[in-house]
Amino acid sequence: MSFGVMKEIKPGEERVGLTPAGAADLARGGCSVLIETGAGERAGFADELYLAAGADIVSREHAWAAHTVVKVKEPIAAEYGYLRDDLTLFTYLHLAADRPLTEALLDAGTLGIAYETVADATGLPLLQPMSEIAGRLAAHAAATHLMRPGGGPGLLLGGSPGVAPARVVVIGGGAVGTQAALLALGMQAEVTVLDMSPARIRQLDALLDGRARVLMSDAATVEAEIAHADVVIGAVLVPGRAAPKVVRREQLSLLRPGALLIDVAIDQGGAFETSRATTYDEPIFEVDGVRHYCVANMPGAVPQTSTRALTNATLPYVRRIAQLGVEQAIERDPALALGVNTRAGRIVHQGVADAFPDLATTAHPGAREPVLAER
Ligand SMILES: NC(=O)C1=CN([C@@H]2O[C@H](COP(=O)(O)OP(=O)(O)OC[C@H]3O[C@@H](n4cnc5c(N)ncnc54)[C@H](O)[C@@H]3O)[C@@H](O)[C@H]2O)C=CC1
Ligand SMILES: CC(=O)C(=O)O
Ligand SMILES: [Mg+2]
Repeated sequence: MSFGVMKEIKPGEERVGLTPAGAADLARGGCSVLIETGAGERAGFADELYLAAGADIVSREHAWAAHTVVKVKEPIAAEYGYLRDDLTLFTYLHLAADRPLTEALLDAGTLGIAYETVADATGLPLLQPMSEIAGRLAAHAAATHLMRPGGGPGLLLGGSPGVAPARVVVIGGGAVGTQAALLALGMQAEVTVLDMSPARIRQLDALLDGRARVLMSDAATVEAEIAHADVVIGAVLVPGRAAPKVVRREQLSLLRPGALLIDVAIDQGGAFETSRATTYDEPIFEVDGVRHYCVANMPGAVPQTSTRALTNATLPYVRRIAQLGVEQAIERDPALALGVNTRAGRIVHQGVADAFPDLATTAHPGAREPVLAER
């Protein structure tokens, strides 16, 4: 079986889908590992390291021709032409927020397995490591963009002795929200975390141990909290689905002058009504005078850290695909099965089907299996 890994071409994306250690693991198992020239360079992995691991260094086309492609980011439009019906694509997909990609995968008949919907008893094992990193980066972004050189009002996140710190409100206290809160607290900000899961509220309350306010999220509480915030971090998730909107456009007028919205949940469409995805090239835009930071691939900025964390999480699944073949791997592993979003021209994830009901019930060229609605 062959595995292809290409250089990521999404702006600001410097991670790579597999470390040399991961490549060595697959090569030892008898797989052919096809790495595009220079794919890992920006993550600190030169081609020589992959060669020493037993991989081949190949052209982009050759890497995409593998049985299974192991990527980081969802294919962007320039990559849609590589999709085909005998390809297994294992990567972040975020389809509920990406109709063009959903259509491209359906039209090509590609088996699309999304990292972010792989789910086991512990949660979302392939989303969690990048969420942890994005959460920490959200605190960095808050600190940077509250400063004048970062376009902010000129606040130091942690204040100073005798001067109040900035107020950070985190909506959604999962992997992203927890790490954002912990790092903001580490920088001595005043932090409030909101979540709507009673169980999660109790865990956060115990973890944060009085250092942050932990509140049940409802529309009135969100409105009251954002009115006093210098930074609002959107970190909600309902797995596989379009993100719930927790701040509406008319509420922007409640915010303090200079307040910053950081929408980490933008990859699922965003937690704020006014969000749209940005990249590191131009991370911030304004709506009604309020700055929005909406980088959809935040961990791409720290590729040395995040590539290792990603392969640590994905390798057991990639190895299983290598050992069993993708069909058997999906059949035997319910966690991996939950990652399957598109297959043979059909949507097979309910969250994506609900986002695009017309696509979920329409026959596509590569279709060979019953649609969800027929099951
Ligand atoms: N922009 C980027 O670079 C990155 C974005 N993400 C995204 O960040 C988002 C959050 O991911 P995780 O923290 O891993 O998810 P998670 O599942 O660990 O946490 C989400 C939390 O949101 C809560 N929640 C759901 N609906 C809510 C609502 N209406 N109000 C308040 N709380 C609500 C849940 O109870 C849960 O505790 C996802 O969309 C994920 O894809 C993750 C990594 C990188
Ligand atoms: C989770 C995700 O989309 C990312 O790490 O870029
Ligand atoms: Mg996308």
